[in-house]
Amino acid sequence: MTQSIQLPIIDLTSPDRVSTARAIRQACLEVGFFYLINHGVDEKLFKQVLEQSKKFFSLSLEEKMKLVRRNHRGYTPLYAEKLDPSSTTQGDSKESFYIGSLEGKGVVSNLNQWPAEEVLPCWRSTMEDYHRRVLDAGIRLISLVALALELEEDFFHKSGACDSPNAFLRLLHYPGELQLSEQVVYGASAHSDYGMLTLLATDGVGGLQVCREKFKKPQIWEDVHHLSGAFIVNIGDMMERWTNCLFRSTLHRVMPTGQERYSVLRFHHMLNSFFFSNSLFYPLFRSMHVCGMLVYVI
Ligand SMILES: O=C(O)CCC(=O)C(=O)O
Ligand SMILES: [Fe+2]
Repeated sequence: MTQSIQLPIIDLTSPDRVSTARAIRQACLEVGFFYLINHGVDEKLFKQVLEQSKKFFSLSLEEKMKLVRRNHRGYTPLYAEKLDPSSTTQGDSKESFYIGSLEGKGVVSNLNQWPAEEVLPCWRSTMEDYHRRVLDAGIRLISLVALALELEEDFFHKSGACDSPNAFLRLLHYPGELQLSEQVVYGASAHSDYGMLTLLATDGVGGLQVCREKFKKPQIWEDVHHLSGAFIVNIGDMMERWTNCLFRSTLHRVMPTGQERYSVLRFHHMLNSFFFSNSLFYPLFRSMHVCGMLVYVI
């Protein structure tokens, strides 16, 4: 039987920022995942996002394919993606919709694709509202992450990392039908996220699992439970690199449960020139241990 993991809970409104940063540090060192509560994104708004997401995924395939993914934005049909390219099974059993950054320096927001207002009224405004609010929560969290790295609280802001967040909102729908074949068809096969931070919200249906030791064989997978109203936050590969593996980008996947499932992810990548051109990270690199991974030379 799969064990469950107890993730730490981080309160974004806690007045004791030093202790909160310490708790984030520990979570990022040990698991790379934590729950974020009191993040300021209204539960009602999240419910509306889920409703609108269901409406979109319930459209006919023909209608959805009008918005098929271009410039990394729009609709990806069932089985079109496989997050673990080494898996021998067919593509992942999920369909998705990607929405790129809305504003910020250098953001070309008109690349985003939207369902027509007559087809899905208020869809775009609901998604835009949610996108902005999760960005606010992410930016507040990033100050604490800076403290957790023993950097100045405004380190990422001062470095310009928050000016043009290369952030994506991804809506996911797992249809939940169990395949009759012998092979497991994953909802999302094993992967780590490639960005800086991911904020995930789900409709409460389980299936998410983490593997803390990605290089150990056999891999041990643990269930991540839903915590009502909380985001599940995880560290991505970019942050793992920046910190020379001090913070972990943990392997995770979504298993089929036989139940339909919806989730919404916001990826904070912040991949802009600041990292490559700014030497502020250099001391951080110097002070971290190297663990056999490529280290950028600045
Ligand atoms: O839907 C989920 O719970 C997680 C999906 C995921 O990890 C991803 O799309 O990167
Ligand atoms: Fe992921």
